[in-house]
Amino acid sequence: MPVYNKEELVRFVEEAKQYARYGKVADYIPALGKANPNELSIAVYTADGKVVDAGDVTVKVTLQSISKILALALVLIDRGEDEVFRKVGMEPTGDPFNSIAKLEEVQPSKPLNPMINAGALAVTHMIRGRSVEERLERLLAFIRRLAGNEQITYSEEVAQSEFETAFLNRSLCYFLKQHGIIDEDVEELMDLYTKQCAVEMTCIDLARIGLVFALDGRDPHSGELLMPLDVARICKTFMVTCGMYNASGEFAIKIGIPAKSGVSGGILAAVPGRCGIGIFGPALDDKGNSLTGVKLLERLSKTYSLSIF
Ligand SMILES: NC(=O)CC[C@H](N)C(=O)O
Repeated sequence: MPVYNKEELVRFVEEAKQYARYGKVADYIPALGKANPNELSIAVYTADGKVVDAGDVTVKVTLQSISKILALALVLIDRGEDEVFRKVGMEPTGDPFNSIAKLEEVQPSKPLNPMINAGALAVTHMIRGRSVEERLERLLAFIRRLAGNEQITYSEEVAQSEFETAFLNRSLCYFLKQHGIIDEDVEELMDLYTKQCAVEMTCIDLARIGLVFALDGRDPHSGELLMPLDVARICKTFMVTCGMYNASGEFAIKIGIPAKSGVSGGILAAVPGRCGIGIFGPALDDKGNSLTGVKLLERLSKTYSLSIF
C-alpha cells in the first residue's frame, strides 16, 4: 500500500491547478456556471479506513453523471442483470455523453450503455418505487449507506436549474418512449433524473463510495456487503469502458483507474483493493471531464503505480 502524504497531495493539487485556465466550467446547466474554475480538491480513502485530503474538501459537489453509476448499482440489485440489459447495452459509443445519434443509427434502438445520458435515463426509469419521491428516497438511502453519511441530500437549486433547461434530455426520453425502452411520463422521469444528478456530497463522501467499489462492495469499516460482488464488478467495468465519456480510452491508457466523472467537475475513482478517490475540479475539458482533476489523477497514478493494467 503506498503511503499518501498530505504535503505531497497538496503539492500535486497546486501543480494540477495550473491547468485550470485551459478549462471551462459547465454552464449549460445555469446553476453549475457559478462554480469557481480554480477550485481543486481531493480526498483519498484507503482500505485501512484512513483519509488523506488536500484543497477545500468541505465544498459540496453535485454528482451529475457520477450518479449514473450509483443508479445503475441500485437497479442491478433491484432487477438483476437480465432485465437491466434488456433495456440498455454494454458497449462504449465514442460519442459525446448527450448524443442522440446512435439511438437512430443502431437497431434495435436501445441505448448502448448506462453511462451516456440515454442509457442513464433508461436506468433511472427502472428505479423501483410507487412515486418519484419514493424512488428518489430509495436512491438517496442507498447512496447514504455507500457513503456512510446520513446527511446526504440533493441541491434543489441545481435540480431546478437543470429541470428548466434539459430539452435535449427530454428529446432522448421521447425517443426512448417511442421505442418502448421507457413507458413513464417524461416530466416525471426528468424530475427524478435531475434530482438524482443534483445529489451533492464532499470529496470525502465520493472517495468513500469509491472505496466501497474498490473493496468489491464492502463497507470499509463494518465489512458489511453493501452490494453484491457482481454488481460492483459490472460498475467498475463500465467505469473503465465508458466512465470518462468519449475520453475513456485515453484515460485508461494514461491513468488506468476505474473512474466516473460528472460535468460539475467531480470524479469518483476506485483503485481495486487499495483506495477510493474523490476529486472536485470544475474546470472541464472539451469532453466534459474535469481537466485539473484528470491531471491530478494522472500524477497520482504515475507516482503510486495505480494503473490496473
Ligand atoms: N455528463 C454529465 O455529468 C451529464 C449530467 C447532466 N445532469 C446531464 O444530463 O446533462
